[in-house]
Amino acid sequence: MIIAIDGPAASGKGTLAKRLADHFGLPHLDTGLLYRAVGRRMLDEGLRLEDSEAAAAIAEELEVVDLDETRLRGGEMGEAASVVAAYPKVRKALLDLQRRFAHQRGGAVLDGRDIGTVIAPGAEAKIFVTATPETRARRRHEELRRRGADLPFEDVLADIRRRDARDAGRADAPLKPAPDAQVLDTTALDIEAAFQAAVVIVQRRAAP
Ligand SMILES: Nc1ncnc2c1ncn2[C@@H]1O[C@H](COP(=O)(O)OP(=O)(O)OP(=O)(O)O)[C@@H](O)[C@H]1O
Ligand SMILES: Nc1ccn([C@@H]2O[C@H](COP(=O)(O)O)[C@@H](O)[C@H]2O)c(=O)n1
Repeated sequence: MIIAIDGPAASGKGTLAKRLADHFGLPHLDTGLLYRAVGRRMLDEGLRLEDSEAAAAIAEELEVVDLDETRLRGGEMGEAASVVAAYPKVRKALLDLQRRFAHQRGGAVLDGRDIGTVIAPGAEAKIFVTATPETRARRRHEELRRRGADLPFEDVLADIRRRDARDAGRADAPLKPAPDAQVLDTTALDIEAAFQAAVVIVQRRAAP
């Protein structure tokens, strides 16, 4: 079974995807880490993020084992990721890797922006997770504060709005719900309630 989880920045995709993967005994891929890894290498190597050819060359070499999550989290990497993610050659270079992951062990949970629309259009279950920008910013702000990064709330909100606009506005694989995705708005749901709602969606979709 393939479960596709999409949604805007800090909507809780990763949290839900991990819990669903544990629950259903499936491997999980946070596809945002792939774009973050490309952005990270561009910055590490002193390359300009506008250099789409260099970004594509880095994407072509990337493997799932290269994804060291601790070095890829954080606002700067999210911003760099969303710049390189708009380049069609970067997306093309990462397509097969994601599809292989989805199918290699008979199924998986993938979370990102284009899983239900492009990477796994035939996924058995598709959930588009969302919440208001203010709610997402409040959760991310609290997460950053716990990790010792005390940014102003307004900066976190601005980052989320900027990334959402870029992700939804690009021509190639824009952020949007697949026509057959179930939208899950978690604005008024805590993590447990969102997880329970997601399990019900998957069970209904996978065994109608
Ligand atoms: N339903 C919820 N209620 C309260 N907090 C939540 C909920 N879902 C997720 N969170 C918290 O919100 C923050 C963002 O969640 P998460 O990292 O899963 O989002 P994401 O969509 O994967 O983010 P990104 O787009 O940056 O990859 C985390 O601190 C998480 O614990
Ligand atoms: N399937 C995906 C996943 C991510 N992106 C881009 O990467 C950025 C970072 O993603 P996070 O989920 O880690 O926040 C994101 O803003 C997108 O630009 C993507 O395009 N497609």
